[in-house]
Amino acid sequence: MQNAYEYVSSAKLPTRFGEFRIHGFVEASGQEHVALTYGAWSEDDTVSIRIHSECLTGDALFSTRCDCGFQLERALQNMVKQGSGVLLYLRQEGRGIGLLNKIRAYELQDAGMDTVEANEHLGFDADLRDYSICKTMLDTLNVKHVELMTNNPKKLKALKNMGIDVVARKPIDHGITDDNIRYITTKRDKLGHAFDPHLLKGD
Ligand SMILES: Nc1nc2c(ncn2[C@@H]2O[C@H](COP(=O)(O)OP(=O)(O)OP(=O)(O)O)[C@@H](O)[C@H]2O)c(=O)[nH]1
Ligand SMILES: [Zn+2]
Repeated sequence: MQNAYEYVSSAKLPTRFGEFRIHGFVEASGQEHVALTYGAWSEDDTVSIRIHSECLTGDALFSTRCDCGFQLERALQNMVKQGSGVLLYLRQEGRGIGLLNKIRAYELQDAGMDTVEANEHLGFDADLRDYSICKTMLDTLNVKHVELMTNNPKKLKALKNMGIDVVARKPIDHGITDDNIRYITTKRDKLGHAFDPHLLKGD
């Protein structure tokens, strides 16, 4: 059977933080994803990784409604500081509902709903993401053992279920602001995310 996900090509990617490499992958559906790598490792090493879902508003447009942009920046900085690491950048905007539905959800949040209620009001589950492409990406990049930068228990579970050895979780609590404190506490209370309680002072 043909693999549903394929590696396409790699190139240098100099950034504000250091020189990474970018690797392109495509799903049978045509959906494109990228991985960024920094440094080198062998199959037995534990590699520090971040699985990051696309957030155009936070990652590219400087939004402080969520913590995405802050986390993305911190993850890349951590990799450079540690000398190696992998970012899997997955094109599943808005936890899988897409950009324009996320904006619809934001409008409902402006009227008082929380992030989960807004998704459900639009007829979506709170989180529609699928992490199965991560296996192809990590196999291609020769990564078998990982330390995962996340607060999201679903990502840890998904990696373990696909046979990746998750050696540790590294919390990524960067970017909590007055603009996103409600979003963060909803992630903790309704989606089970782990946050260091002393960081949630606005609670
Ligand atoms: N539907 C919806 N999606 C949102 C909202 N705010 C942010 N997002 C999306 O949530 C996703 C956040 O993904 P990640 O950065 O991978 O992080 P996470 O699942 O919060 O978990 P961490 O690994 O702990 O950061 C992105 O796809 C954002 O576009 C919102 O209010 N509604
Ligand atoms: Zn975001």
